[in-house]
Amino acid sequence: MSQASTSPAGAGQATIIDGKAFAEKLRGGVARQVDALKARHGITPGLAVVLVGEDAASQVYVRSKSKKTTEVGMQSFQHTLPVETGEDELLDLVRRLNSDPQVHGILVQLPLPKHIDSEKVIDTIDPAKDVDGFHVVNAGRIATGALDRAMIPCTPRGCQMLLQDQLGDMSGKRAVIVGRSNIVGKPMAQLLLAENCTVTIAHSRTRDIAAECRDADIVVAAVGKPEFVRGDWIKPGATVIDVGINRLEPEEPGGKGRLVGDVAFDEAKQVAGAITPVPGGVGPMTIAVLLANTVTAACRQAGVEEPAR
Ligand SMILES: Nc1nc(=O)c2c([nH]1)NC[C@@H]1CN(c3ccc(C(=O)N[C@@H](CCC(=O)O)C(=O)O)cc3)C=[N+]21
Repeated sequence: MSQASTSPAGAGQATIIDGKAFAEKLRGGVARQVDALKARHGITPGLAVVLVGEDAASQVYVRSKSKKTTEVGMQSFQHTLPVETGEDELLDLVRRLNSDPQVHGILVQLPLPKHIDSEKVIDTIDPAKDVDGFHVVNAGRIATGALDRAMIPCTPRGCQMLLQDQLGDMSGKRAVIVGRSNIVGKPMAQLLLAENCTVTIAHSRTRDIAAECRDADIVVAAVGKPEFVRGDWIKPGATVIDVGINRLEPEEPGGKGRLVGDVAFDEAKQVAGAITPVPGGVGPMTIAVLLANTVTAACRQAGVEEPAR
């Protein structure tokens, strides 16, 4: 059974999946892999993070990524560009990072300012250094089942790991993903398909999202709407993964600047078998997988055996 979760507190109380603890373990493993790469091959994996603009939340998030990168013994290169940076200038930076041998992974923080075409930027990143797994080459590899040669998007991969830990074999389970984004919903569907789930992607035009969810053994909520998935949408005993990170405004009812997911947690935990909290669920997993992807990228670029994932 899962170590990274607390036991049910009583009848009608779901297991709370401890993503923070799971991510810490994962980062511990990454740190050992980094040590081994340094000792055996003289390679220090390096991650470059590019931030355009001075959005406060993005800066906090980028700083925490950089701190965790150095904590596991990797090099962190941070590039903060002014909000008025032109597309050409950003593309030039990406090309320089592509050819920098010290940089094994590149992450360009999204969303980008409106005057920059983010698709063009992502597709300029060398697919081998695309640790977000957003490049069309990586999306294509995931879609064709060539998962062992792809970079897998961090958030879906983190969700898959929590589900594997919680459920073991997922063959034949019904999974409903709420949300169809390129960065979470679509790759999540591919990963659950690879787990032999029966996968449904629900979205804004789905006729009856609640009914779709009620049939599901696994619900992954990734719509970016606070508390969108209600408790009575959940089948008793189902596993609920909440990808949403929504900061409520202090003036909203019950707001107080509180962080909430895409699931009405207090309702859903009465019904679900297991559920991820926000914060402390999927978010920390995203960062841990990002670091793991950077080690994988460094190994592939150096032509040395990569750690099993
Ligand atoms: N190219 C790109 N790749 C990304 O992966 C990416 C991005 N752009 N843009 C922004 C989003 C957001 N994101 C988060 C990851 C972890 C937490 C996280 O660890 N959250 C903590 C708490 C955070 C808090 O307290 O504010 C938690 O959920 O427990 C949050 C947000 C990655 N993103």
